[in-house]
Amino acid sequence: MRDETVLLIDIGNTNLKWSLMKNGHIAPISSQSHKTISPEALAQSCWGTIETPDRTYMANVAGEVLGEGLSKWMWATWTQSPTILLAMHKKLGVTNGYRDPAQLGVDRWLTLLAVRANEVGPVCIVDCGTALTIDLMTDEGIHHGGMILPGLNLMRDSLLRDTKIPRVAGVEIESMFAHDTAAAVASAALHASAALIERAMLEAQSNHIGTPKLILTGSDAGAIASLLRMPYEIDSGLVMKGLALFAASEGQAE
Ligand SMILES: Nc1ncnc2c1ncn2[C@@H]1O[C@H](COP(=O)(O)OP(=O)(O)OP(=O)(O)O)[C@@H](O)[C@H]1O
Ligand SMILES: CC(C)(CO)[C@@H](O)C(=O)NCCC(=O)O
Ligand SMILES: [K+]
Repeated sequence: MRDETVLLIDIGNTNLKWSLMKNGHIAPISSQSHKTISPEALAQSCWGTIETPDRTYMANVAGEVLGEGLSKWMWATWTQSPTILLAMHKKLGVTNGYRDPAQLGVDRWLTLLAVRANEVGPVCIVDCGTALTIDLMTDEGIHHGGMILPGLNLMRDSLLRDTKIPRVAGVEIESMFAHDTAAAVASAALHASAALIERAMLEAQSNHIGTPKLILTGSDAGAIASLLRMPYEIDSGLVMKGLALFAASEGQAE
């Protein structure tokens, strides 16, 4: 096998996550907010000191301005352009359930590819990031469709925007029914997320998909999962795993 370095980039709505893959092994994931920094400064801060990668794969749901800014920096610095990934109709045993396959967020698509590589049965994949997405996939690798809900912070932010409720950081909830404002807001966001996941699992059964294996990813996965009244697994970095799989599949084709 060639000793090549592949740069994998997962740009979510809040954070840019990246890792270097060498000989099929992914290094620990680095994460940095892209909210208050120019694309050029962000690229310099993330990759200013790394060796020039052989290939770069970028999955970006945060918009073209950021993606193009990062690509421009790569061209100026490495005379190289990244491969920009989009969701496809079919790949690596997964069939996209969207009428327009490219409309499905590429991060969601990559979680489907990552899970399909390890699971043969039906799965329910929940990505708990800026948004919370729930996607169902049958035992044949057919994406049954999905749902998009605001993530925990967005639920709270929308409430605080249009009410006089004050912002409180680092809230712990003790019970579903809370005894102060901050806990009441936090409890509702957590339980709304958990309840929707449980409902998705019930719906899968009534749609004759079977009992899917429930897999959570994203930085709020632990907080939401702790409220679930059913078995689950947490697999952090599913999007990055999907990126690695995709990059490896292209490497073999060369
Ligand atoms: N630096 C940060 N500033 C504010 N919120 C953050 C930050 N990092 C993570 N979060 C919160 O953590 C959750 C998302 O983290 P995660 O790293 O899974 O995804 P993300 O890149 O923020 O979003 P996406 O879902 O678009 O990938 C959200 O609730 C988000 O608001
Ligand atoms: C839903 C999010 C924001 C989750 O990160 C992202 O996957 C996205 O922007 N998707 C495009 C819309 C869709 O997936 O239907
Ligand atoms: K994500």
